[in-house]
Amino acid sequence: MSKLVLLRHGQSQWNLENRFTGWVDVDLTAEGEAQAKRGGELLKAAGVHFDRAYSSVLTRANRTGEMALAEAGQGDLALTKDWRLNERHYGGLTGLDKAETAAKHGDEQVKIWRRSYDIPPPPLESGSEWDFSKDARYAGQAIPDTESLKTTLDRVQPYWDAEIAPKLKAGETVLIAAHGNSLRAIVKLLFNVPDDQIVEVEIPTGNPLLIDLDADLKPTAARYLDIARATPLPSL
Ligand SMILES: O=C(O)[C@@H](CO)OP(=O)(O)O
Repeated sequence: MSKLVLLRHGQSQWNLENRFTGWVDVDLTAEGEAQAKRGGELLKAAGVHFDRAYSSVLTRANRTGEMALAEAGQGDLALTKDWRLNERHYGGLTGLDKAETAAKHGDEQVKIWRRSYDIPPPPLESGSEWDFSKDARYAGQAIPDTESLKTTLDRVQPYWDAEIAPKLKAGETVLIAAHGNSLRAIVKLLFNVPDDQIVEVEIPTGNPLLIDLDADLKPTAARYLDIARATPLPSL
């Protein structure tokens, strides 16, 4: 038996501005910071003690993890960071206003780009202001120029299998402070959610999802710690 907490970062500046974010390193809003702290308070109240904590290489997830751990009295636990826990890369939509994009391309097309399982947005053009290939965080890595949820899962899963799953199998309690779509990919993997049903999983910002796992890492129980902000979970 082991415990896993999935924590989506608190509200970011571009969540607030309704812009496609992906890999752009925007910070938390004041509301996002408050959500991260509240997440930590709830973890403390639930008596969760972490052995290990993971995050992406993006500030909004790192700060959420750090603030939640500090609030939970575990500020001494350092985050292990890896780009494979990053948000899904939003390709050519990166930086655009979601409502303006829907007005231009239609709601249906934008829904396909946002929530279809395996249809990625158009790729990011090379030389775009959002080109991440020169970013030192991705040096030496073959990084994508767009991602669907499926290809996001394709890069999350090797990291999960090699790094995170062995710790859980050893009985450790693990925090993953990450993003809407990298965490959705992990939920799909753990709960074996069919491709056409994962669209229904919408993880709230800053609300810790506590999952009990058996020896095969099959979920035996799952609940959001902030019940008032909970969203539907896949069946066990
Ligand atoms: O903009 C993004 O990167 C993501 C997460 O905030 O948005 P979406 O809800 O479309 O997955």
